[in-house]
Amino acid sequence: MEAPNRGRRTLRCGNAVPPVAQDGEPPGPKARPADLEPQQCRQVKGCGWTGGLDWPSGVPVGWQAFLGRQEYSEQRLLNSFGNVFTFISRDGFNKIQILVNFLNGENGSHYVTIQSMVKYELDNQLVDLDKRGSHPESGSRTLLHLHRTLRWLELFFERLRTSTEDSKTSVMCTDAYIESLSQHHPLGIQTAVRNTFCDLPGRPTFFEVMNVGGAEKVVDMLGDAVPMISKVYQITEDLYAQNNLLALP
Ligand SMILES: CCCCCCCC/C=C\CCCCCCCC(=O)N[C@@H](COP(=O)(O)O)[C@H](O)/C=C/CCCCCCCCCCCCC
Repeated sequence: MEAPNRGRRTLRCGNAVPPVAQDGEPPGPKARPADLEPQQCRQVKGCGWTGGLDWPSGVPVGWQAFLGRQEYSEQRLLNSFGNVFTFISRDGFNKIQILVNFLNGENGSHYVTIQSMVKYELDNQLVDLDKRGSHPESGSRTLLHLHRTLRWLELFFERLRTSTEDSKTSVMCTDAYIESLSQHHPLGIQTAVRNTFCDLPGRPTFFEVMNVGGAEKVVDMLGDAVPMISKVYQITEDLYAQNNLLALP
């Protein structure tokens, strides 16, 4: 279960970055198209997010589709929105890398599914449950952060799917953030993240960067993706709730 919504507010871009212009296009560098290849879109749609939770071959691939592979930094979708997104994508990379390292490590067989990972780490006291201690980067804790981000993504995509031409991506993104992930972030991070969202391009450019096709195709793609994201989110949420892992430090 998510924490109760604390102070849902309308977007106020901070002073640190210029405000989004009237037409929805922020000042500064334009996003480049074609950062999310059709193949990657298929991965996002079908990246194992079907309930099987074979996450090493699914979830990290899905996240990589958004983030681009680390070695090709110029291809990162987020970076196409400007360098200010680097601090967000870096954290995403680091967390995916932690999971991939577990999978490739000597105990990798325990990390093949989310369920087996949670069981293995709990059975072997490999998770810091109450306060940060000797396992600050357990698989369970790392995945929890990506899981919370998935909720943001679900909310953002649903807003994007039902948006109109004059909707602002920065507002949709921020509202989704306030409703989900922000509740787990300290104030300093919240401010930085919200300021960063002000740099997002307007809806037309954003759709172009997604490289799915016209607006209708984007809406179709999102219509397929959102239920899959919801399903994976719910399965993970239930597993973590059953094991009292939703508030890991
Ligand atoms: C085609 C559609 C475009 C949308 C694609 C968006 C894909 C988003 C992909 C990756 C996001 C990066 C994942 C970030 C994970 C954040 C986990 C987290 O909460 N980490 C915090 C705790 O870390 P520890 O240090 O304690 O281990 C950390 O403090 C937070 C850092 C800042 C992260 C802010 C996350 C904001 C999430 C939304 C990113 C979306 C970017 C907007 C693009 C439209």
